[in-house]
Order: sequence, then structure tokens, then C-alpha cells
Amino acid sequence: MTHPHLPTSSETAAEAFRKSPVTGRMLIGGELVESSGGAWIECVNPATEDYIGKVPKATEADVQQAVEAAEKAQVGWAEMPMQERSNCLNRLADAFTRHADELLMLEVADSGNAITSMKPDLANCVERLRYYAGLGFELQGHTIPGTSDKLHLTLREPYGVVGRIIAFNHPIAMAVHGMASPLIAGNTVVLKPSDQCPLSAVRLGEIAREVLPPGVLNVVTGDGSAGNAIVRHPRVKRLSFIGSVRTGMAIQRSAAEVAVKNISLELGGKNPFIVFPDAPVEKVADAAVAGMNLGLQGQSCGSTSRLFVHDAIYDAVVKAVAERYKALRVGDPFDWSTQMGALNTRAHLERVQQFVASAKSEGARLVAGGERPAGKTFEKGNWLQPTVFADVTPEMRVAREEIFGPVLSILRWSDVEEVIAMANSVEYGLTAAVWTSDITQALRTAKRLQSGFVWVNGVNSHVRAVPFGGYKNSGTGRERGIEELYSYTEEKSVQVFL
Ligand SMILES: NC(=O)C1=CN([C@@H]2O[C@H](COP(=O)(O)OP(=O)(O)OC[C@H]3O[C@@H](n4cnc5c(N)ncnc54)[C@H](O)[C@@H]3O)[C@@H](O)[C@H]2O)C=CC1
Ligand SMILES: O=Cc1ccc(S(=O)(=O)O)cc1
Repeated sequence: MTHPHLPTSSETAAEAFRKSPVTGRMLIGGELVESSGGAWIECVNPATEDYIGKVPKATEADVQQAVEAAEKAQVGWAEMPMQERSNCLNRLADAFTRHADELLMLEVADSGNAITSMKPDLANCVERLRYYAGLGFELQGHTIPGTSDKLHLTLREPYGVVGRIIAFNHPIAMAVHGMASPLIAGNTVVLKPSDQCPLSAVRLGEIAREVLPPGVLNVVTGDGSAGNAIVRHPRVKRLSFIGSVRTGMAIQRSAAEVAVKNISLELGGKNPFIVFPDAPVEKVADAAVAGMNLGLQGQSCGSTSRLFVHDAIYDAVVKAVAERYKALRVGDPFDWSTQMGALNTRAHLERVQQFVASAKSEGARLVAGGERPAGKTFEKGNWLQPTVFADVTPEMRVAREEIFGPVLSILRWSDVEEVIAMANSVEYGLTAAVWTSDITQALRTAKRLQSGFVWVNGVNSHVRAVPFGGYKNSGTGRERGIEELYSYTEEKSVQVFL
């Protein structure tokens, strides 16, 4: 990429990208390459609709080449002492830190997410690389007492080539988070970023090329057909995917046609936030904003998009939440005072607008937002005001389907059994929040929620060692911590006859 990325003092960041769009290349076997088919994917700034760059549209042959390069590199990579692999990851973290500002600009231009919300993602990437660089030393087998005349022990071995396919909402975080643990375990990686937001991953490929041996990380850019080629490659036995339930199910079907594979899936969410009558109204209202990840326009799998409020404090909470949503600053994603940016694509905005229309027609009460914001900034781009519907009932579409946008639904409850049943009534089970000062009630409720991650009196907090993943159709497998690391290894039992 030749783009300066950082604007001069006389121009805005958006102008800088418009004036000099970037051209990205794929990283395959240590070389920066274009698509063998010659096609490109165009990247558009969601806030301005400006063309900001292009990346190659990978063909099946490109994917094949990437897997072969990864296979070739894997033998030597796995044979390296742990200390050397660890050094490589730490060097990648150093290089990443040097380029963090430029990566942040690319990320914001390509995603439309507010810069204040994306900056922590960059720091988290560095933290994740260093964390797994150290944790690799804990990858241990064990010995098992058995019969007196035999010694039983286990070894942890890498799968080989890992395919990592990711969603559009946290592009660089998902790219880096998903490579640290497979790499330290001795696998090599073929990464496919989302075709909606590929620029930061492509730049990551360029940076990684300077510090990792050729073929250890390969970045192929393309749409679902490139993803499917990774999924169907018979020698990519371990796959890790972040995206929608529909694609996750398609991947399971497609993979099963060619081989038996280990696939972890981080999928969608329609996450409940249950407020008991003793919860503090103002803090609940703050959490109803924070839990929706509005800096990403609600486009986060963990967003607590169904707020169940007890009858006793319902009106007060609705009022406090609506006030906060109306006061949010929507605007230029590059502006450090902006709290919410633009939705990622026009098609996605239109999908979210259909949810707003369906909520109105099904009788929900609009208490904030619902429209495109007014003003010059919003003449072009994928804009929607932060939106809140009250008096939502469980059978409405907005209460059942993942919107992946800035639309919060508030539902009323008065009976604990009923609210737990409502919370569990959707196909998803990713995150949940429970708010009460009664710890017994909180833990009882947490236990009964069919969700992989429950916050008590909090929202949206993630810690690197705490497992994250979904129940039901929200996924399978857990990411983060040592379990994630182990999930990129196969366990071999060795029995020694003495
Ligand atoms: N549970 C979690 O950790 C997260 C889940 N998500 C979910 O992701 C969805 C939004 O992200 P999108 O990018 O729109 O998801 P998506 O499922 O449309 O696409 C995700 C990735 O899969 C690729 N893909 C599409 N079809 C494929 C196929 N047949 N085979 C292989 N790869 C294929 C895409 O090119 C993209 O890279 C939401 O449902 C959201 O909840 C998003 C972030 C985190
Ligand atoms: O949106 C959900 C989400 C966001 C980020 C990550 S990751 O830790 O960066 O992979 C996972 C899920």
C-alpha cells in the first residue's frame, strides 16, 4: 500500500482517503500478490460513500496456493523451539505497535465505526499477541497413572493449517486475535477477512511479512466463495469462523462434505439484559447505552439488544434510556468526540431500517431515533439515529431476530419465571446481563440463562483469559484463555510398555 493514511493538517481523514485510495495485495507464501483471476473488491467509506481502495478478489486457485504455502511453512514453524515462535509473535506485536496509528485510520475509513471505539481494539491486538506469546509455554501434555507396567503420556500437537474466516465489525481485532493462538501452537494460518472491511487485514499482512517466516501467515481477500474454498480444502482440518448463523451453518454443511473437521463458530446474538426492580435506574440506563456497542452502531455480536425491565421501574428506565440515546453524538467516525458512526454498508442500513419499520407496524412505541440524522454530514453515507423501541413484546420481529444495528428493544416483565422464559425464547445464546443487588437472585438467574457469557451488574466487559462463546445457535467452541490455545492442538496419547 502506498497511501499515507494520515491526513495533512489541511484535510480531513476522509478527504485523505478519497484523494489517494489504497491498493492492497494478498499475502501468500511471503509474497504480496494480486488475484490470479485479475478481479478486485472495491472498498467504500461507509460514512461518505467515497471509493477508498481495492483489494484482490481471490479465486479458488489463490486459496489453493495459500494453503500449499501454509502447509510448506508449517513443518519448520512447528519444529521451531517455543521460545523462537514466541519471539516472532512479540516482534509482530512490536511492528504492529509501530503501525498502530495507520492501522486505526484504515480501520475507521473502511468500517465506519467511531474512532474512540476502534482505538482499544488496536491495543487489544498487541495485548493478545503478547499474551499468547507467553502462554505458549503452558501448552503441556500430561502423564496418566494406569497399569504399573506401562507409562501413559500425552503430547499436544498442532493441526497443521488453520483457516480463519472473520466478520466485518471488528476487522483488525478478529484478524489478530484469531491468529495468535494457532500460531503459537505451531499451526500456520490462512486468514480471510470480510470482503466488506478487508483493508486493515491486508495492511497487517504487509507488516507480518517483515517479521514472520514466509507462509506462516497468509491473507487472502475475497467473498464467500474464497471462504468456501478454505472450508472445503481437505487439508485444512481446523477452521475458526466469526460471522452469521446462516454462514456458520453453511460452513458446517460444506465442510462435512469433504472431510471431518474441527470447526469453532462465533455467531450471532440477541442478548437479554434483565433488570430487577431493585436495580439503580440511572446506572441501568448508562449500561443500556454501553451494552449496545453504539460506537460500532450496535454491530457487535455481544450487544444487549433486548432490555427486559421490571414493571416497578419500567417507565423511569424507558425515560432515562431514551434521553441518553437522543443525546448521543452521531457523526464523522474520525472525530474523537463522535459516539456513533455509520453502518457498514448501504444494504445493511436498509436491512436495519426494515426492522425499524416492522417494529412500528407491529405496535412497538418509538421513544428515540428511528430516522436518518439531519444535516450536511449525513447527506451521503449509511446513517441511522440510535433507536429505542419501548413496549416491545416477545413475538415481534425486533425481539426475535438479530438486527446487528443501533436498535434497542425494551420489554416489560413482572414475573421471574416469565422473564427467564422470554430471555431464553430465541435461537441465540451468546451474552446476557442481569442487574440486581440480590446476589442469590443474580446467580440463580445467571444459571438459568441459556447464554455462554453472563454479566452481573455490568455489560460489555471482556477479559483475555475468560472464555467467550455461544450456546444454541450462537456458536460452538470457546475463544480466549488457555482453552482457546488447546483448541488449536490435537492430543496424542503415547503408551510406553516398560
Ligand atoms: N459471536 C461472535 O463472536 C460474533 C458474531 N458476529 C456475527 O456475524 C454477523 C455479521 O457479520 P458478517 O460479516 O455479515 O457475517 P457473514 O456470515 O455474512 O460473513 C462472515 C465471513 O464469512 C464469509 N463467508 C460468507 N459466506 C461464506 C461461505 N459460504 N463459506 C465460507 N465463508 C463465507 C464472508 O466473506 C465473511 O468473511 C452477525 O450475525 C454477527 O452476530 C460478528 C462478530 C462477532
Ligand atoms: O462482536 C463480537 C466479537 C468481537 C470481537 C471478537 S475478537 O475477540 O476480536 O475475536 C469476538 C467477538
